[in-house]
Amino acid sequence: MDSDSPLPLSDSIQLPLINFFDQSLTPGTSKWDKVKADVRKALEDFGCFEVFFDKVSAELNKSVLEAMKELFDLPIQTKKRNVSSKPFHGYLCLNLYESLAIDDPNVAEKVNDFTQQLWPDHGNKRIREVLHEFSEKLKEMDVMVRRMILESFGIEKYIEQHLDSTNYLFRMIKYAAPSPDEEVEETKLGLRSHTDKNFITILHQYQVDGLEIKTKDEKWIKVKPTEHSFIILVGDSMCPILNGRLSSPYHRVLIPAKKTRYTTVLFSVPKAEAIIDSPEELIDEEHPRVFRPFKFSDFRDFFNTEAGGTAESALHSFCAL
Ligand SMILES: O=C(O)CCC(=O)C(=O)O
Ligand SMILES: [Fe+2]
Repeated sequence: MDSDSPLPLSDSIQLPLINFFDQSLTPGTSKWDKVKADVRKALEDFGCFEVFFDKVSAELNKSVLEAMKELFDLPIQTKKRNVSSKPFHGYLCLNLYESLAIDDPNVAEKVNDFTQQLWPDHGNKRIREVLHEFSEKLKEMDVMVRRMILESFGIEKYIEQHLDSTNYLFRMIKYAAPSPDEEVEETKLGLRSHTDKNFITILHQYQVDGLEIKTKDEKWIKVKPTEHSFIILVGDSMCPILNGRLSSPYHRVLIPAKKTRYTTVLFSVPKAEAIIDSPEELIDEEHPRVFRPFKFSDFRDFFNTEAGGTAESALHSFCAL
């Protein structure tokens, strides 16, 4: 795991901001190709970017925040009923960090299972519908981004197979305010520096900033998305698919004093049995193979070990050639 030792903090660098006005964004159009080129450039430079996506309305964002507050206000014993058969896919709580998770939130019955775990008598229809609608919209964004990535590297013929190899995980996170009653103005580490292990991450923070991204030249930049934008990040599993042409950015969360921070995250995650490999189109003399092929569950098992959890890069320790 990368350290959280002090690095220069740059206020002058900003993440690229890309408009995904969905009505006019259809594959094959010139608009699509322009946005695709911007996405590729942003991902090559930073491994992430900020995006405006007009399909998620301000009202839907507000309903999700209200749903989250209601969920986190439940008694801890209730929240602990949010369990999953997959490792680290249920309720988590560590210091200031607390999170609830839904497997495959794009499937209505799965969201139903989640709300039934918490409210066995009535299943909370309102919250179930809000979370399902939100996840479906984020899934559309994820599919657009991955289609653009594969097209821009000339491997679009694998898109259906690639999308079929994916599950989704939706996580709602609460970072409790550091020193809520004290006078001290101290930020606290909410989430240590890490790279995500999945394909693509779509993150939304509600009003309180805190996300920081490490640039290639080792500077932390504070991300300040608007109320209506999302942050898209490349995860480790995308890197071998592109034979190392993109890298997953290190990121962390610092929570400002006296402020409770809420975020939502949609992860597109390879299915356990998915084989992560570089297609032959991206391997040649100039671009020799960077990673050996692997089964995603083997990588997942590795990063859940002590060695994987403490490695500078679990991906490189696991499969770099
Ligand atoms: O809450 C955030 O802003 C970041 C969350 C994150 O990086 C993660 O869950 O992997
Ligand atoms: Fe992350």
